[in-house]
Amino acid sequence: MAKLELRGVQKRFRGADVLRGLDLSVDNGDMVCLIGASGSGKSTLLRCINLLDPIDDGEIRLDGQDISAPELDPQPVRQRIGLVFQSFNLFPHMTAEENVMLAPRRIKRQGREALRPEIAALFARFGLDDRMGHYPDQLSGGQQQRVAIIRALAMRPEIMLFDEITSALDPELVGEVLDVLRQLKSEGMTMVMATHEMSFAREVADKVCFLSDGHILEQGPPAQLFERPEHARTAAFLRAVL
Ligand SMILES: Nc1ncnc2c1ncn2[C@@H]1O[C@H](COP(=O)(O)OP(=O)(O)OP(=O)(O)O)[C@@H](O)[C@H]1O
Repeated sequence: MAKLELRGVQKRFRGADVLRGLDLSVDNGDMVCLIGASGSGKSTLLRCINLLDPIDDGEIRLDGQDISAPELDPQPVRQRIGLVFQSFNLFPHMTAEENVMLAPRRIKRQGREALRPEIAALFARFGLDDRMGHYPDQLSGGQQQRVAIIRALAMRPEIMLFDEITSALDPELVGEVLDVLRQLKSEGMTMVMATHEMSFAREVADKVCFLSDGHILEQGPPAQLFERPEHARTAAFLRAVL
């Protein structure tokens, strides 16, 4: 578990400003939900935190360490930060268990047999112990997404990032994936999630962050942002996003 701090984070793509100086703190064990229209910069922000894209200015600190420093090797830092995408990206020719084992085996050089108990415990923790030997096309979309989350957890990340992970799912499968996030929250995982699931954000998030055109328009506890009638700006923002 870890604390994440962004200060003045800027990102440009070919001269176009996509993140325009973002300040954001995510406390240890907190869940922060990023909400914004398509193109507002949610995915870019998550990719920058995960060091998939280098930032152009500002800094990103993980437990006080500046992980955005250009001289830093991103690979070991990236292992501390799990990222789950909308598309599950499981390898179709591998079972769920093999998909989950792949990164620890390759990157952490752990052996299959040594890994097995820990991986089995992860599948059991999220109610998928009877699906470990299944191939992705034998699993529902919700189950595949839960396997993708387990795959990220197998690297024992200190913080988890989620990019619209329920957007590609049939509505009846969204709940089981959100339940995994509720469980992680109760276990103290630090999380940042781009989402359109407003009721989930309202219920579970410690902080909601409204992104608009690379700016943070508002941020704060959901009770403050969603419920207070004086937040007319919030109402206008949500009307535009939803
Ligand atoms: N690799 C890239 N090269 C050039 N422009 C990019 C790149 N990635 C993102 N952008 C641009 O940055 C802006 C923000 O995109 P981003 O995907 O972060 O938004 P988003 O809020 O996640 O949107 P969505 O909800 O549609 O995923 C968009 O204008 C997009 O075209």
